[in-house]
Amino acid sequence: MTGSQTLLELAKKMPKTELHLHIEGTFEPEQMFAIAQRNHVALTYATVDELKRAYQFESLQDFLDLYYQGMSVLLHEQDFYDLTMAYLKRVHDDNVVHVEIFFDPQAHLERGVSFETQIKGIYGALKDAERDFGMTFKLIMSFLRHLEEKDAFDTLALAKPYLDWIDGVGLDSSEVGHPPEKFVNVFRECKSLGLKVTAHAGEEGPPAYVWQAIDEIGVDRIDHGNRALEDNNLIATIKQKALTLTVCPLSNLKLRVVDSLVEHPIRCMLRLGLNATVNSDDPAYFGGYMNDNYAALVEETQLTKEELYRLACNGFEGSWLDQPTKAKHLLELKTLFSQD
Ligand SMILES: Nc1ncnc2[nH]cnc12
Ligand SMILES: [Zn+2]
Repeated sequence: MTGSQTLLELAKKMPKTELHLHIEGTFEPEQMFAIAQRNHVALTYATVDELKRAYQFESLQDFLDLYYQGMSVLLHEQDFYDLTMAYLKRVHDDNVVHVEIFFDPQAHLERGVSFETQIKGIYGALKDAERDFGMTFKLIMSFLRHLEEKDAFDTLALAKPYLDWIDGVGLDSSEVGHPPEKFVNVFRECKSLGLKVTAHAGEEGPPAYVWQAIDEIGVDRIDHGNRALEDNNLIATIKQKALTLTVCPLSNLKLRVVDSLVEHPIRCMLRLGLNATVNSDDPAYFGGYMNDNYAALVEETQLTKEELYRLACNGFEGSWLDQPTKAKHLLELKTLFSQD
């Protein structure tokens, strides 16, 4: 067995987290066609292959156009349950033991699908996976940043009966032109309700957006954060605050945030002492789930065993799990890595 195969095996079998995952981005074409058929909804593409061929993106917006189109077949609680359960089964096989998943309520509300329908389906699957696989979870409601802050407030009002099921709020969709400062008031209210806060920042947007996420929104972590590396003061601040970055290697490649994985900044982030983690973002669209992301890093970036260990630890440390559960998983990782 070569060194790289050993590392690959270790990456596959180690217990891991997923902290940056859009449940609507796990919609595999085969499942999309099956649900479209049972709901009598027509898709723009005639076949699974035709749809898959369209998965060539020049930018985030290019992807988002297809992402919103794809999810339009989700109508009933069972659809949201099936989508979520398929993802949870898939990553259980990758030894993911804890997930923190986003859903985009506004993208379904605008199609007439109630908040209740969405969250009951998603939460039901999460609870079943907890019972059947022992998987732990957090649920994050994400606001669409291309809409107005008032829409986010309206969505928060709909979420209020379900706050026991929701652990945090996020900010996603088209980044450039929609800075975090646009949502300062709604995030302030979310915090006052005891919700955790995260935001996509620095995926395509400039370092100024990452500053705003930290200084004006007061995020608990940062989703992506790639472009933070352009600003040394920002790097120092992220480090000093020990903020976790939920980095998504295959997503960055597919959306042309990087030209190749060889030049992906994740190892640089670790060298700088930043708490980078590995995540899949929208795996059905970007060519890989958790183990595929780790495998791509092992194969293409000369990742070391120490770096692999650090990434896995960062996932648990940056999660919103309680301290004793974090400590339990960190000990498992320590034992596994010291044996191998
Ligand atoms: N990578 C991403 N960036 C911003 N919004 C998203 N929504 C789903 N995936 C996203
Ligand atoms: Zn994302």
